[in-house]
Amino acid sequence: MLRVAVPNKGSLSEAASGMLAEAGYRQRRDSRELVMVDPDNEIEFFYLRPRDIAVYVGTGTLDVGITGRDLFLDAQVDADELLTLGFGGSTFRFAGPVGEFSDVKQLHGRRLATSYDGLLRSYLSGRGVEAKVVRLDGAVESSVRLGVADAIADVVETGNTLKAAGMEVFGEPILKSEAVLIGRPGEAPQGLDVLIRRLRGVIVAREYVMMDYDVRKELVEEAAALTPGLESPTVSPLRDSDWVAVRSMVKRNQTNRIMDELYEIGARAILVSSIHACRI
Ligand SMILES: Nc1ncnc2c1ncn2[C@@H]1O[C@H](COP(=O)(O)OP(=O)(O)OP(=O)(O)O)[C@@H](O)[C@H]1O
Ligand SMILES: O=P(O)(O)OC[C@H]1O[C@H](OP(=O)(O)OP(=O)(O)O)[C@H](O)[C@@H]1O
Ligand SMILES: [Mg+2]
Repeated sequence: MLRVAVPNKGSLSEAASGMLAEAGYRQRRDSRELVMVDPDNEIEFFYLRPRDIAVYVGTGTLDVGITGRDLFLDAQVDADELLTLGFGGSTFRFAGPVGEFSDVKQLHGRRLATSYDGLLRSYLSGRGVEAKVVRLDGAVESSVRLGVADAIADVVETGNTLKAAGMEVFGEPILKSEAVLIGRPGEAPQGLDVLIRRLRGVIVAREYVMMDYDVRKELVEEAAALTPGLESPTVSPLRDSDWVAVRSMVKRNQTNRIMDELYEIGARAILVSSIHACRI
């Protein structure tokens, strides 16, 4: 059985389980369940804290796991990113009281609070900045006001938490993070190829739509250039031999622009439908 670690709580938990369910795997119904066996798919899911998942995978206790890139890099374990999953996006950044800092170099000799001390230390040492790192478990934004730090390095999504604490980001982003599938380097465990293919199928089904339209035969090259698809669009004959039907996958966020452009060149009966599932 393939042994997979899944976040049990926090920002990544629901989306991770949702993605696995969409990929056809059995997922727990009760958030207190710790293990879930899916015998039909020969896979076993272990619900763990996302911060700990890197440790279980890094030591080889579990085969693969879903966690945040920031948490994975912070743990500094021997594992690789196998797949980016397209949810749980955030940026890891420096922040300080409004107007006080503008550059990372100003952090020299200062106190920095964070929940990601591994990530922060390696970033600072890579830039030759010597600062005192104060490791906190959460609510890091309060540390400056309460006097244990001069600035922070933390996860920023909307920026609302920082604003409420009277702080602003400064310097370049330290890291762009999202949910990732991690695994051990070396030979892939049995069943991992199927898991990755299924997850890719979910990602593509979410990211793309299917577009159908009719176009005059002489315009098919021009139209196909707008909808090249993943490999090549399907072109089928119509009863009226002057026209053809074209079918192609299109990025969901470009749907309306492409429909407008197709219409402009003379395509008609442009239909868009969702992709329920796929294998690419
Ligand atoms: N708004 C957000 N707040 C916190 N983490 C986020 C956010 N958006 C995405 N993430 C990602 O979620 C992961 C943090 O997981 P974690 O379990 O710590 O979630 P959490 O929401 O902070 O839960 P908790 O604070 O209860 O432990 C990181 O990879 C982080 O980048
Ligand atoms: O930019 P925003 O959208 O405001 O989100 C970022 C905030 O969310 C997270 O906190 P979380 O709710 O996980 O609490 P914690 O600090 O106790 O982990 C993170 O640590 C930031 O504080
Ligand atoms: Mg948190």
